[in-house]
Amino acid sequence: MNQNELKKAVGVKSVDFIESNTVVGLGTGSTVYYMIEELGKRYQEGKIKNIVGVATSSRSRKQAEELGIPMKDLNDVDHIDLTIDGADQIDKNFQGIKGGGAAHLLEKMVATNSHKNIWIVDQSKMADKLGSFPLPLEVIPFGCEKTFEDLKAEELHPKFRLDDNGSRVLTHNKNYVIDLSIGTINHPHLLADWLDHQVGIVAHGLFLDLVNTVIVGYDDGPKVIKDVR
Ligand SMILES: O=C[C@H](O)[C@H](O)[C@H](O)COP(=O)(O)O
Repeated sequence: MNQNELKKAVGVKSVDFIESNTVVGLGTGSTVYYMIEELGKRYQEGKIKNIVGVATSSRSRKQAEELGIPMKDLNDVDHIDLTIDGADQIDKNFQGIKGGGAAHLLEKMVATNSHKNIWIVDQSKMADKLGSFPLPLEVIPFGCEKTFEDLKAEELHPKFRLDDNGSRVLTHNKNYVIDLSIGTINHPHLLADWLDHQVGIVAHGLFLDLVNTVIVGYDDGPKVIKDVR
């Protein structure tokens, strides 16, 4: 199977975990695309009824709305039952890096407001330790050069993320993305704690102690790793 087929297989499989009469967080990315597509199909067929979606990006919201899935903002729901999202890297303790698509701030807000979180990934995302995937940050433009210099001084190898035209990528909230090429992250909690305390950084892509179930796409089919926490 090629990578897209693996992504599709886990996306479709994950919809088995969505029950009728629930509020569902919809992640962002090329793997989640297949999940939303399948959810829309089952919703239209009446196999899953009475759900409300909460999106983590305008892309996911648009896709879900086009499929007729009722959507609400995070502010307008009192809880989220389950969020299904992709990830950029997952280590052996089921800690993750997210934000390859610059959606990590909204994704983290939706994930932390969810009773349960499922991540769907193809096999290439699984690693012993985090870090070979650069760690995304969302930084506010005000004073961002100072933030950048601070990160450089800490030897975190920051780089502003640029689009195809060479302009700085803007997030949903019109902030910049800085990617850190740190190499192996031996102490993700210590790093997350330090990043959480830097004033100009709105969010980082370390998603620690958040996921409950991981679905990994292998050539012989999706493997569900349940209740990891
Ligand atoms: O900002 C984007 C998100 O964190 C995505 O969930 C992550 O990048 C995985 O995306 P994909 O499934 O496209 O690899």
